Amino acid sequence: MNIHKEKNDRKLHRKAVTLGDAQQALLDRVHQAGTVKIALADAAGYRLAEDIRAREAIPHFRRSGMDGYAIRTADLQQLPVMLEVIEQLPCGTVPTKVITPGTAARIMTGGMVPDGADAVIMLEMTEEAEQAGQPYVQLRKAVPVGANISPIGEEARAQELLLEAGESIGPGQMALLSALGCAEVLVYRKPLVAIVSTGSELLSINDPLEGAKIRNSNIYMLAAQVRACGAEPLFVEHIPDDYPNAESMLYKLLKSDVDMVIATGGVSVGDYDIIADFFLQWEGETLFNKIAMRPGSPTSAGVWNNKLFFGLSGNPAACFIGCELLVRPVLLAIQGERKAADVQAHDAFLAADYNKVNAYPRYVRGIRYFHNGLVYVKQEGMDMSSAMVTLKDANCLMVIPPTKTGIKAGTLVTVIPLAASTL
Ligand SMILES: Nc1nc2c(c(=O)[nH]1)N[C@H]1C(S)=C(S)[C@@H](COP(=O)(O)OP(=O)(O)OC[C@H]3O[C@@H](n4cnc5c(N)ncnc54)[C@H](O)[C@@H]3O)O[C@H]1N2
Ligand code: MOO
Ligand SMILES: [Mg+2]
Repeated sequence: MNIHKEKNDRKLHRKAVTLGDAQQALLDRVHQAGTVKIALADAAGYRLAEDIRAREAIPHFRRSGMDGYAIRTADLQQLPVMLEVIEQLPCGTVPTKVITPGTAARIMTGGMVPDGADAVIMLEMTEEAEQAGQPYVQLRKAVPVGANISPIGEEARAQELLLEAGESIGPGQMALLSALGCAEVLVYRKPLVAIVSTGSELLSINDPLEGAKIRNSNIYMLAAQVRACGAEPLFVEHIPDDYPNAESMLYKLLKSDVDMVIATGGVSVGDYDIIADFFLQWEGETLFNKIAMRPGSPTSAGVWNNKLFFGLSGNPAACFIGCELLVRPVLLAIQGERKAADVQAHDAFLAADYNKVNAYPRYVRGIRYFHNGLVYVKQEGMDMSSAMVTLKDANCLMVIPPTKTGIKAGTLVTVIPLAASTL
């Protein structure tokens, strides 16, 4: 048989795997990124590589929640009452006196409540007074035991597990880590992801349009997606559709010091689809070269020397969706995320009939929104795999199962929020 024909037949006859199987095949091959100790000030956006326990209780002293007076509630049985003010307690001051019957201490929000006191009464409920040159406070209302006092350990007990490895460090984690005195934290290194475009029709973004050429947009889109997953994109030299040259460029990339290589374009059955050709004859292990999904069915991936190599479609929307559904779970897992790939998926009501007939599950760019306390999802304009203009407004992918009749408005469908979505 003619070698060219044999290669073409193999390119045409691909066995489709389910999206779930494709994701699992990738996750089975994930190696977590190395870890590095960094200053807490630089840690936002990284993922923790260590569990964090409270070194001390939070708060570690009985803390006043109000500006006012630390008192004994037993003194408030007969009202009004005058109490002698025996100490002033600004924040950061350790009391030197115990509150005994008939006495109180002036205290500020965040101050340490003195022993003997069992409540703080807010300033607005008190009147300053003086007797024989001594400061007094007059109280007219009772407060319950414990009022305006945060007990020791109210937020966290000493040794309590507060953050787990794999957790992303956001503003709340930053507050907690600094309160715990973690000046340095052990985090997963941000995976470095080489992003390479293929195709002789592509111009750089600085070039004027000419003839049948278009500007290279996928690599910039992918870089933003990769960043939204906490990884570091690396732009590398574009690969034109010239096989021998492309092959050596791809091996050079795979051998380079990156954690993963993502190529876009050239994965289908066209004469110049060089990434599909590469998967047919490379020294790596191909995990899949077709997925039962639309768009992005020719999405391919494999492993070369423990390094994952993705061949995402060239069609912009198929490339985008391939990255969301296949690259993203891997990038999260590399950074220690322990939860399942689709942990964020949830149900939403389809806002309008979906009439397209589908043989494969379809991942439709959508907008999810709240209305009367319910979550709805609607299609975001043009949905062709070649159309990129509607990607900017999508905040999720809505999953349309295979259907011969379409799906009616009001049906619950699964939606997958996009990595960069803020809703
Ligand atoms: N006979 C068949 N034709 C096609 C099939 C098929 O099964 N049989 N599959 C279709 C599907 S589905 C898809 S998706 C595309 C996949 O195309 P490729 O991954 O091979 O990508 P290219 O051929 O290189 O390009 C397709 C399209 O995308 C544009 N492109 C490519 N790279 C970029 C980039 N970096 N930035 C912007 N646009 C890019 C390219 O110019 C083409 O217009 O194949 C279908 N065909
Ligand atoms: O599956 Mo392709 O990615 O529809 O256009
Ligand atoms: Mg092609």
